[in-house]
Amino acid sequence: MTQTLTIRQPDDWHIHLRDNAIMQTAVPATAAVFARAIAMPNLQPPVVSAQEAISYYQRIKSCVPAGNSFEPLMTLYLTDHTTPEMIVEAKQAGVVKACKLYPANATTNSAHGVTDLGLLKETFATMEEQGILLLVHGEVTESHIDVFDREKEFIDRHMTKIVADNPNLKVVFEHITTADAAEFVASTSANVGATITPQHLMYNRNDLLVGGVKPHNYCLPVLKRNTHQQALREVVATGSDKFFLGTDSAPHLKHAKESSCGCAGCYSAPAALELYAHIFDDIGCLDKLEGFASLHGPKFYGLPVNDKTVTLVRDPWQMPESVKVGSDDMVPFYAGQTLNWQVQR
Ligand SMILES: NC(=O)N[C@@H](CC(=O)O)C(=O)O
Ligand SMILES: [Zn+2]
Ligand SMILES: [Zn+2]
Repeated sequence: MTQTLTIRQPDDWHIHLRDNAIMQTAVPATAAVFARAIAMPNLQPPVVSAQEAISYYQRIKSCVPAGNSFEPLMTLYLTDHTTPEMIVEAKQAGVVKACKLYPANATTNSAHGVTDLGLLKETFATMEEQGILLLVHGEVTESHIDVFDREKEFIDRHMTKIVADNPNLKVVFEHITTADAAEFVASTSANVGATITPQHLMYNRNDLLVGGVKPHNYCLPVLKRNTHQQALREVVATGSDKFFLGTDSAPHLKHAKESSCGCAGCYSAPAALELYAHIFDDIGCLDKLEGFASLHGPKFYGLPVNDKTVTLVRDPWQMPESVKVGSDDMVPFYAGQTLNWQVQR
């Protein structure tokens, strides 16, 4: 049995670092292990311009512990009003790597999201020219579409068209949850990749709904049936470089999760790499962890891989039940449960 595993330092290609008090907790948690992270723009109000992205970049940087060289990679939140000029400005800002497409009202803080993809034709063309990636929350939002079918429906109705209409645009299908999405990405051009979260590899909808509702396993896109979970586990085990690490760590205060209308999002940052190591070990593909966590993402984004390494040790430990945020608490993903791997710190 492997006892230690040294890999190149990983990056997190999809994370919510939030703002204010939560940011002060979330940024050090990620910076402790990851070199870079794609910071999602769904603040209130969202990060829609280069200027706002630069300002958010500086707020994140101010939370990075001294001596740590963690770099947030910034994203703009696409709205119906994102113009080609705004994309050029974002490129010139230097810190912006991608734009995030939230279909209006698909998820947390997405009320300003895009209502009609046709409005963004020129904007996508400019992103393609400027080498700004398109990151997609791929779910339709129509109320008559079943929540478990929203990702597949998005592929059929929108993703296929986005990819066909913009063949040179790099597109990341974020936090994929279905066999359909895994197949779509695997069988589409090299310009289409995907991130996969720990929760969608580890769990299926039984872990959300059987034996009482588990609010801390509730995220969007919602956990699917076990055949979909299995398909995601199989796709990471292939070692395909189209799939890479994106935790979608999405912190919410405990009272907002444990509520009659609980927020979507799993706060996995306190043990993100350990969670993936635990899962890859369970699947029997620890040899594929470095590619997934540290190599495929930089390759897809056209960025260098990190110079440093991190070492994981097989040494079981228990995830704390809660994390303090000022006078509030957050419940981390996998709270109170045992993880088999630890990062040597
Ligand atoms: N994944 C989630 O369940 N929540 C995310 C939003 C998102 O990534 O869709 C959040 O910002 O809370
Ligand atoms: Zn999302
Ligand atoms: Zn997210």
